Amino acid sequence: MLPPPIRNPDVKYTQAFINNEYVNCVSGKTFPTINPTTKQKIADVQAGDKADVDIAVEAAKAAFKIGSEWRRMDASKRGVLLMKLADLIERDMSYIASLETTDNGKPYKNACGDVGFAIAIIRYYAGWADKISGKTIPINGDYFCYTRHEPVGICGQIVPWNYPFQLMFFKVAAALACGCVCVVKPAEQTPLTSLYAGSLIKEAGFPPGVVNIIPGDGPTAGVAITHHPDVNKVSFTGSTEVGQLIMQASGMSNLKRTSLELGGKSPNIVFGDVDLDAAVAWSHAAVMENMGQCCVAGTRTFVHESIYDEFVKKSASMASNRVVGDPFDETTQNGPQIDDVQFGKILDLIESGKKEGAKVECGGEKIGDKGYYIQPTVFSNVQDNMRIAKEEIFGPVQQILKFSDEDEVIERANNTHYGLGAAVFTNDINRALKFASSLQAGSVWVNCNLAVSAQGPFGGFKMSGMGRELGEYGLEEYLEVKNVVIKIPQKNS
Ligand SMILES: NC(=O)c1ccc[n+]([C@@H]2O[C@H](COP(=O)([O-])OP(=O)(O)OC[C@H]3O[C@@H](n4cnc5c(N)ncnc54)[C@H](O)[C@@H]3O)[C@@H](O)[C@H]2O)c1
Repeated sequence: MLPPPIRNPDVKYTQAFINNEYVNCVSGKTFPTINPTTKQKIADVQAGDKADVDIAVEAAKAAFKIGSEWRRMDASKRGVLLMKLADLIERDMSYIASLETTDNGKPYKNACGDVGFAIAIIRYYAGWADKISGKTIPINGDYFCYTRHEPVGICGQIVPWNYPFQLMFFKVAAALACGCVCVVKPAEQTPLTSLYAGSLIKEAGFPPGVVNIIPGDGPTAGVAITHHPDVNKVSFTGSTEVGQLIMQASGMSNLKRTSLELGGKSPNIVFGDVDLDAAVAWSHAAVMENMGQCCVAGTRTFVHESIYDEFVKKSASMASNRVVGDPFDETTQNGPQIDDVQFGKILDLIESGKKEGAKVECGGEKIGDKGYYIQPTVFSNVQDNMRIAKEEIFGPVQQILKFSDEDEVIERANNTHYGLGAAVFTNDINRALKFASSLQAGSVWVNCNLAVSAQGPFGGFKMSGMGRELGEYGLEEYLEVKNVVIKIPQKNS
């Protein structure tokens, strides 16, 4: 049972969060955050820039100083603080989810799911805090050699707008478990739940400066983080284009470590030997969830020719029956898209699909003028060279392509510079294993989709990024490995 939503939740925090206090930004400038359901302003938020990032980095540096409260804290206590934070988030779930729905437009029940996932991730990493250890290594000679896994230091964490609260904790929970300190920049479209999280971080008992949150734009606050000479690590989720800028910034500044979780154009391959209704439903969810604003969305649906026509018919029927409307309504499955930029981009790609000869089976238009609503859309007769088959749409738009042969579809599925997710639906175990090893993607799902968990790694091949978040692999992003060698005195030497 979900906690009841709060329509029009109060906005409690709009200032930057530095040293456990909410403060105005140096310039005093603000930017509006917009409710995408109504296109109305929700609040004016402080607009962070370089000066604010500098202050936040100084706060983080002080918190990370050798001998500070945070550096001297037992690792198990870090775990206790993370557990406390998870409990506080759970206590406030309905408020946080309601604020997310207002700022982002996602259905309230999905926002609760996101908050629940953040809680699971924080609890998972809380358990790791005192289990991060190095090795002893039998090196040649009279030496004792061991490794220490040390926190990488000051972590800039740049978060997108599609899963604002949840993605903040993909990054922050792992960093804190490792003993790092954070400067978080939420997306300019959705700063409100991240800012609220600051108050809970303080209430949980994290020392000042351990987590700092600077709202603001990418080219101002974001760039200041990625170019900062004292930031040791940047972890970013967002577009591939900005991912490339972040790598450049690292090279031009201090070679800060980077982990990037970028775009995708994930293949979703359906063979004729499956439960058709189940495969249609999974494939539909893979592209329509979160209004299609999902980096691993399975947008290239490859369907075997033996079931193609029926699959298209059932998919179109499912998409036309998808309930689009007020995200606070219990029955709503899709709310609005995030903003006018994304709205325009999606409609432009839909038009390109029509012009290039794909067939609109359902949808294909915007809905009304009140919010950024787009009809769930299904295209059939999609060819690999069409823009809708190549570009990330980030909207509720499914492309259904036909295939006839296993090797052909593997080649077509891999023929993209992305490599985030891939799914295959088949009841043939040998085929499933062949696809699991042949598909070039950071996650391969068999007979399911979007199965992301706190315990398993998440990330991309090729231009979908580098590094992994979540699971034990996610810890590696926040640790340096130090090799220590001690000469062992010998009796006769
Ligand atoms: N991988 C994902 O989960 C994800 C999330 C959001 C958007 N996207 C993709 O990106 C496209 C564009 O969306 P967008 O413009 O909001 O994404 P974006 O990459 O511009 O924004 C993501 C985050 O990066 C920040 N940012 C932007 N420019 C920056 C810079 N130069 N330096 C540092 N930080 C910077 C933004 O402020 C935001 O916090 C979408 O259509 C979608 O294809 C992917």
